Amino acid sequence: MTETEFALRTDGVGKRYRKGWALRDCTLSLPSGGVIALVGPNGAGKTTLLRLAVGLLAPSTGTVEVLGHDVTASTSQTLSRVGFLAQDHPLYKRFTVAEMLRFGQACNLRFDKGLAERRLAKLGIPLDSRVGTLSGGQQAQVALALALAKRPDLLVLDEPVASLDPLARHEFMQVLMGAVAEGGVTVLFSSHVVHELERVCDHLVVLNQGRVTLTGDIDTLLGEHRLLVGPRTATDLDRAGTVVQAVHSDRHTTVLVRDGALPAAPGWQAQPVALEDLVLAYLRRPAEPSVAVTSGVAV
Ligand SMILES: Nc1ncnc2c1ncn2[C@@H]1O[C@H](COP(=O)(O)OP(=O)(O)OP(=O)(O)O)[C@@H](O)[C@H]1O
Repeated sequence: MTETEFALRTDGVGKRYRKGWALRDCTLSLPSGGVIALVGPNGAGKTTLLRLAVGLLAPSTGTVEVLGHDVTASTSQTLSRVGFLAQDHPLYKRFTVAEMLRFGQACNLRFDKGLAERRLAKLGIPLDSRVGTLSGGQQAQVALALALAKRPDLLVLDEPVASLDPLARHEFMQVLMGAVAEGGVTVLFSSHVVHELERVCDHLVVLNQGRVTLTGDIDTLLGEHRLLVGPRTATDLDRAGTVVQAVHSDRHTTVLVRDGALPAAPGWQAQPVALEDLVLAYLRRPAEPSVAVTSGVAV
């Protein structure tokens, strides 16, 4: 891949606030042209990473490249190609939707007001409504229409659906995926919601306690990981590759492995792993690098 085929690259990135490190040793290469999910629990460092990606924060260590350019040295021209939707969709509540669109147009060189108007008309959101009188789901849609009207090459969204009910969440993701399908925009979004990721994402980053514990193309990651199920007493897991997680019941052991072959002992079966289970297994692991990767049998 050439430089510009990566929407975002980070190399050894760390961010230290006064209280301590929010992000440590973060090295990522995220490809252009798809949907990337950034997943992690509260306080994992997701917002910090996204704010570094859009140039709102400077790294304490390492480098951040967005659309092939070092973000700390980026010109307004590069940053105008990046859209950012912060948590809670900040909008001026007293403005009408039309006024919000005029404001967006005044602030952005490449703003396509007609595109935003068409999107909102499709969703039945009146332009003369005051933003504060709209439902949470409608406000999220207005914020998304504004962000998309900027016609960004990279759109970064910080937990865009966290405050929405399941229906509004579904509608929001549908509009977002529609925009991706129309082409040209790479989407990077953070989320706590893991069960819908497989349907909407191409690439995954799992962040835990400020460290990247898993990253890659989702189909590749699912192909590399397997669940091995066998008798509880078995100890012969030498061929099992990297053990991500082992769960024991009275009679059985279930082991999630990466790049592992079936143990030679009788009674073992391999099963595919669902994306949600894969993510949860990585979130349950300690994030310290010294214990993050264990080869052989986990106890
Ligand atoms: N401006 C700040 N000043 C000091 N500490 C901060 C600041 N912003 C974040 N932190 C700390 O950095 C760590 C990571 O926070 P961050 O908001 O990036 O995590 P997050 O994964 O987005 O969390 P959440 O899901 O709760 O939004 C937390 O311990 C947080 O308290």
